Amino acid sequence: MAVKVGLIGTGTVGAGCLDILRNHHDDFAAHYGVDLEVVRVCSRQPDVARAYGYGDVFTPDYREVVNDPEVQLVVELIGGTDAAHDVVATALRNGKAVVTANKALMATAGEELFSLANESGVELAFEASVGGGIPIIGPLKHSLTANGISKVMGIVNGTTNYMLTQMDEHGVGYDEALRDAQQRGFAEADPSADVDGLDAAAKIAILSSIAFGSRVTLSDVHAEGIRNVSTTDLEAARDMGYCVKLLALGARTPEGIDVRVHPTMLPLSHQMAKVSGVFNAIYVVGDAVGETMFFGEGAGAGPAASAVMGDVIEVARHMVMGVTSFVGCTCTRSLPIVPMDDLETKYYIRFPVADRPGVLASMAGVFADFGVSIYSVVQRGKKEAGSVEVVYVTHTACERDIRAVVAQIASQDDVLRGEPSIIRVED
Ligand SMILES: NC(=O)c1ccc[n+]([C@@H]2O[C@H](COP(=O)([O-])OP(=O)(O)OC[C@H]3O[C@@H](n4cnc5c(N)ncnc54)[C@H](O)[C@@H]3O)[C@@H](O)[C@H]2O)c1
Ligand SMILES: N[C@@H](CCO)C(=O)O
Ligand code: NA
Repeated sequence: MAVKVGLIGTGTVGAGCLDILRNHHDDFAAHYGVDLEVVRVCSRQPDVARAYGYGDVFTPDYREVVNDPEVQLVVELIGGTDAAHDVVATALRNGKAVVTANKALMATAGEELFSLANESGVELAFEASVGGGIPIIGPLKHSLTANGISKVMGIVNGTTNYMLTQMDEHGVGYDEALRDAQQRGFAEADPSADVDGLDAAAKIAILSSIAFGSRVTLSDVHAEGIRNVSTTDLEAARDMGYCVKLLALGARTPEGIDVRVHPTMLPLSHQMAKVSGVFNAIYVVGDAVGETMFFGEGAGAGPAASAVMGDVIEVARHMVMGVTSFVGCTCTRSLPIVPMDDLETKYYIRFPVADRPGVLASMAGVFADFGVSIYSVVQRGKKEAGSVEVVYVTHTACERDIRAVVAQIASQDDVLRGEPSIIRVED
């Protein structure tokens, strides 16, 4: 049976979907009884639609797709939260099922969009929004539902994982690693969503909402990126048996949901430490299943389109069967977000400081004043005349106290020679 699809966006992911359709359309019909018929294509590039043979059904105006009575299923692949919000909300209001890859939209307007889907009795699917081609939304909503999930931990941004891997393995600095990532097409010309941790924050908001059954939005996530991570940090970490990853973490604690994105030191023996380059991985701990890990390519035309088209086939199959059986919103709890200040963990702190007598002693005094116990302190190589890097690792301490220590040291006359780097340690 034919299911009529309107595709909005023919960039990297949209074109990837058209490739998959060209290669596998007949398999979908044979195996799942789903004859996907693309009846409208919209983007700002008519040439792409023409190249795939959809010139006749092309429109540059998405309203002509979401308001077309013939379209049953809208695939939103334009990104962002402005036009994309109008696309998804209008399509749902008009009784059309929606498949999207848009993490920014789902992490900010998920609740509203699920309500619209429920009101219209249609499905809203978004597997590609986290981990690209890696199945993770599906497993959390289906195969792992028998569990109480205590922790979700992801390397969910390929650009920054590639950069950190280059910095770690080849000793290149942040700027060179970024240029390399941009030249290879991983990082955008404006890389801030990746390097400042916002892309990962949207993804962990989505995963935490599903894992813990309580709505987490982008603004709930404390996000720090990798701009301040230096090769000195990576070398120091390695010497201690750790690597540094931009981790997105969500954990269920007695106080609520602890959700954050920041550079994190992980023991080299941890499974996630082996995830390098542009690869992504998501590690999930459930009370029945124990530890599980999902690994693969988080970005790119093929991986992202794989997840989008998997959703399209599933939703279309339900339409053919005449059912609405997708697991919709599961946020039935209303758990508080644990304030970042209350976090208790171990910390690595690197201070670029003046190389003169008394500096170390005065810094040690500040740690003592705030009750922070030091596990180790190492002075690493002379970077430039008159300045050294001093690296502390603490025992478990409270974020609030660590911030106070750093602020107090920064306020001392003529001590700091650059921005301190704080990396939380996950054992
Ligand atoms: N690229 C990836 O690897 C990847 C992976 C996972 C998820 N995603 C998500 O998929 C979505 C699409 O990403 P992409 O990389 O394909 O983007 P892209 O920039 O390559 O393509 C965007 C497409 O949308 C069209 N478009 C933009 N605004 C429009 C408007 N107002 N009206 C009509 N068309 C419009 C553009 O013409 C283009 O065809 C985003 O939400 C992104 O976060 C991307
Ligand atoms: N910019 C993302 C890909 C899209 O989710 C990344 O580097 O992983
Ligand atoms: Na996915």
